[in-house]
Amino acid sequence: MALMITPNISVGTAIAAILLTLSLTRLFPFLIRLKSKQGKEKQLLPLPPGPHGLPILGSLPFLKPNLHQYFSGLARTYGPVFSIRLGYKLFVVISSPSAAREILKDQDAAFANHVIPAAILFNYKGSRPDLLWASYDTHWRIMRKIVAREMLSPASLEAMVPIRRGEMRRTVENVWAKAKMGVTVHVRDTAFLTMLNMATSMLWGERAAYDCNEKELQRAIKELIGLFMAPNVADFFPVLAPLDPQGFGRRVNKVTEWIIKYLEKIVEKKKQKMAVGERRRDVLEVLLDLVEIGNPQEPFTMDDLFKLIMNLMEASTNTISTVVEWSMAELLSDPTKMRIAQQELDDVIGKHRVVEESDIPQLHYLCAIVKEALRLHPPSPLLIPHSPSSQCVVGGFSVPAGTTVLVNIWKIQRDPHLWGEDAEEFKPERFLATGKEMNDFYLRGNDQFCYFPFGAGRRMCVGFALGEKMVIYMLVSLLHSFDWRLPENVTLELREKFGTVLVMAEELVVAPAARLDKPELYFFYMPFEAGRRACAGIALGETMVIYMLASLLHSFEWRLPENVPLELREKFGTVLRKEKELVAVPTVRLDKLEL
Ligand code: HEM
Repeated sequence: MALMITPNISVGTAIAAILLTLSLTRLFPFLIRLKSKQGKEKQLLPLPPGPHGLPILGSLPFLKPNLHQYFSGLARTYGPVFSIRLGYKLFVVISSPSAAREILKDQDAAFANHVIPAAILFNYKGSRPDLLWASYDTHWRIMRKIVAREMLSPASLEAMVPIRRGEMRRTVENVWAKAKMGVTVHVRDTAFLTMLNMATSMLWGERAAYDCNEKELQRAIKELIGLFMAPNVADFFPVLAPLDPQGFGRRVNKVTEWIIKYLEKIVEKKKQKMAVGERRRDVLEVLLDLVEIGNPQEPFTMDDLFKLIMNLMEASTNTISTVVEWSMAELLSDPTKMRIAQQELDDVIGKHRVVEESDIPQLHYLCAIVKEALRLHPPSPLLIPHSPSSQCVVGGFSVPAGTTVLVNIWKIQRDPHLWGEDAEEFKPERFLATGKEMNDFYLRGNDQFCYFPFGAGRRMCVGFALGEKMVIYMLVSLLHSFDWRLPENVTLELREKFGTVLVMAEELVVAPAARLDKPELYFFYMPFEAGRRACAGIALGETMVIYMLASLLHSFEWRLPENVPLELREKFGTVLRKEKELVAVPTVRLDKLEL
């Protein structure tokens, strides 16, 4: 998740839109009134230092595309708490652990509001914001509690292991098919679709692919998230927001409508099943029950339900896929680290079985790789923008109510004073150095505010346990099952591109080669397949197998012929058979001959 300022803003477009709209509005008197109000607040304590910028536009024309790096440069000039005016909005950027602690721990409640992008705000029109953008209030608490309890509690996550396993095995199988055909794999996209299908399966028990073209849903989610970040003049001149001068609000509306239509079909199907008593206690059922109950203390409507589901799909897919991609890219750039990682997999798991989530605690080096990727390439380098609900003091400076506060974790997590001279290097070993349980370092780092890729405090990522686990699970599954190399004549570039999440500027495309001994390790347990293309004869097939087996076991005792050892070896083919046909000797076991 990230910020909705405009890194790629075209200055010409911005200025043209601003001037055009300025002439249409009564902006100037408003600016003057606001300025004198903020002037009074400033008298108490100085604002943090920062660049002066131009009248009206502030520093907007000077922004650089990689905003996190640009702000890191400004922090070197103006210090770890600096202010910058972008259009008519005041931003304060935090770049030190002590200032981050003031915001996310000491004054956590005051800073617990997120700033809603204008394109999202445009669509609320009286409805309540979703979990991601809600102010720190009762509604936010209710939504967060529902998610934490129904989907992300340790018990729920444990119960959904088979769902995630099935999805991961399906991805491995798809990659295997590509390996056999010599086709390359887009790592970010592959991880995105895996997570999307995991999310929908956890939410309502079905893969996204069964109810629509999963790629269409992926496109819609990506577009929606991209619009949070689009260079929207209305974010810097809030007075323009109701006009939606660049149409971003209307585009958000269109994509949201498309996703809600898709979700409505899912809900309809689910309601029909629930009506005939077919229940599986998945998240959607629980949410529908909450809507039905209509608890006045904890109101939860269909609108809240759709927004919550969208939040969870948006928040999980983009972040996780990005970290999987960065981790893989860092390993490809250093063959020694790749060898150590795969050796750990062979030592802990071997090549005779597949990786399970339960193996993760034994995979110390691989966990360290993911933690290091999250340190160097946090998906939300500036967190989601926070905003104080009242005038606050940070680092001895005044931060007026309503200021947009960005915490530059990208800079903090690369600070040589905290991480040593090699802070810019990808060195997973630093997360093993403590010699304690691997999670200790994370917790310590979080407490000292030198490492917090999931944020901290009340608005800390609600899905961090699932997020971290899924990145590791996807990475280890891909590294255990395949060797990876770059396609011929492709050089690896580790350049970053700031956006809704911090992605690789060049998408990572790699060629896989199977590395496990047995082909059957590339299939997953779903003997009849699921969804629309499921075997049409599931019921008959299963019943006949049971009927035949039961009849044979009921009527006869069975033994192997003399001197014939039993061998359970498999033979791969159109059907996975026993390599040697089973030949057994029956003995009658029923009393009456006529039976
Ligand atoms: C590697 C994976 C992930 C990373 C790095 C990550 C990071 C973050 C960050 C930095 C924030 C904002 C914190 C702040 O405002 O200070 C956040 C918020 C959030 N994340 Fe995650 N996230 C990840 C995965 C997930 C997953 C898997 C889910 C859900 C299934 C999720 C759901 C959310 C939600 C709902 C919020 C908003 C919480 C609120 O405002 O109260 N995230 N995440």
